[in-house]
Amino acid sequence: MYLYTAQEMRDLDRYAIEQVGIPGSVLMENAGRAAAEELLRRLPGEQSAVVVAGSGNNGGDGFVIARLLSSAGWKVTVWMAGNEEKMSPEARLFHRVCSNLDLQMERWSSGRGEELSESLRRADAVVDALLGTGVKGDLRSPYRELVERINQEHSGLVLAVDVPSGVQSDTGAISSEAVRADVTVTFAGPKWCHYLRPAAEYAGELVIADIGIPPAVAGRRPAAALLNDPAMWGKHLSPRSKWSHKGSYGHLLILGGAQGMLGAAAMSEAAAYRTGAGMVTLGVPIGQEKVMASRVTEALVWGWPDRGEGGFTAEFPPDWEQRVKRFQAIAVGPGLGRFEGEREWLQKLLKTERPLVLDADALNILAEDPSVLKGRNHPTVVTPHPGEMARLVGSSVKSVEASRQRVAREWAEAHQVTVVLKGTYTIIASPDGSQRVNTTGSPALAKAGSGDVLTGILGALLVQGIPPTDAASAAVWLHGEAGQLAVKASAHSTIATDVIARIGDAIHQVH
Ligand SMILES: NC(=O)C1=CN([C@@H]2O[C@H](COP(=O)(O)OP(=O)(O)OC[C@H]3O[C@@H](n4cnc5c(N)ncnc54)[C@H](O)[C@@H]3O)[C@@H](O)[C@H]2O)[C@H](O)CC1
Ligand SMILES: [K+]
Repeated sequence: MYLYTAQEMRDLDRYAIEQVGIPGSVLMENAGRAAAEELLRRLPGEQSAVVVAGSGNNGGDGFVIARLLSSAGWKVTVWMAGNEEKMSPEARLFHRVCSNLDLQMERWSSGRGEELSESLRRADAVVDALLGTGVKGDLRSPYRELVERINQEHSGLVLAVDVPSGVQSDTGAISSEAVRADVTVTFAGPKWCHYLRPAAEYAGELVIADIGIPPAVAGRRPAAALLNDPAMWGKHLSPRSKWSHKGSYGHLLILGGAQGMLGAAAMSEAAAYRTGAGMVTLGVPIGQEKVMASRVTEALVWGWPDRGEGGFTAEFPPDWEQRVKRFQAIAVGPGLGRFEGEREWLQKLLKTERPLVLDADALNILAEDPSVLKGRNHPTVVTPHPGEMARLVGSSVKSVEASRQRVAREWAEAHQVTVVLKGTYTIIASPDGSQRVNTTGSPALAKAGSGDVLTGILGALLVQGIPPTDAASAAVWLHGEAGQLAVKASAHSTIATDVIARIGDAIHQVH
């Protein structure tokens, strides 16, 4: 399913109306009906609602909702704001219908604050149809006051039409105030703000409603971003062939597991095997070799030059050039640590003609000089959390989080890598500028070891020959799904090894 910017949605809307010939009023009727049905489902029986409608098409949807709720026996009051003169023909049409049906229509003016508040306090539900994707800039008067009154005075159910009024559709930013909704019904496809903070926290539960734009029509005006879905990459995870052997599923090299961080590499290794890698070799500083070998069961352990305290050095093993050919991908970072000569070390690694996953300290090393990626012409996937992303772009976590979508896309394009920007709703950005947003996951994953598990899953998918964007999308989805499945009584107690144990069940959901 596409994930839209406001402009992409407008383009599709216009295309559906002007080129395909679906009347705009039909789309508006369908949108309003979907939202009204959601309310009727949630609040059975005869209820009361206040519909706060702006003068754009979001308000037009509000008029449809008002009419349908009234037909269902609800007591409905519409409060209108904005410039009526500017209404689109569709919004005007449904406004007229409401007037003709003698619905209670009130026009907002600054002296009527107490009346509106009273109305909001009495209603069982409020429909926020003030502003949708057409919002531009800070909330202007009187919308700000209306939004504040909805938030302060109403204690029942708040349904936002398309987006909570006051949020910026493309960035998820809120400049002054936004409606705090319990449920948001969005039309034709989700918008970026539904997955970006702070807006996503204001939207409540998200319902995506079909408003009658056929999928084939949507496909002719595709958005640049998609919601991550197994339908895109599930084909790569088909059941294993009866005639296969371990060599059929690739050999992953994981570099990490330095002193004090052995567990990180071991978890990546376990996750990689659980995701179907044929073989995994752990490359660890030689001082760690014995203890690692006694800890893991299925993996091969390869001792790397050690500075004497279980840490990597700038050197590579003497047989590196021959041995590297055996691996189909390399994951670098889980428990890697920092060390002298690390930049040259990473630079040499980037020369290998194998797909690479860079995580954790590999990203911190890369952040010193991301230009070392120049000239690399094999797939590279970086998996930063917001802190690592901030170091990569040389800014703060706050500014990364305020523009996750743009930061991930620009960095992926500029450095020709796949960026997996982690977080609730991880973003997968490809070198070609396209993006996918993941919706599986659980707060259980907010714990040490989660990133190592993701790296192992991703490495395993790459060694099985899955192209980088699909591998990253599948890895993030499986990781989130396994995280959800791993929660037993409480997400508090779920640990990374529990997540590893559920990777198989997550894969099973895809088959
Ligand atoms: N997706 C679809 O195909 C359909 C969507 N529908 C609904 O239409 C809105 C978008 O409608 P649009 O008329 O473009 O914009 P809005 O109603 O969101 O707002 C325009 C309105 O608001 C004023 N305004 C803009 N910015 C501000 C501000 N910062 N402060 C105050 N006022 C502002 C502006 O002057 C205009 O008057 C979409 O969200 C859906 O709900 C269709 O109904 C069905 C098809
Ligand atoms: K709205």
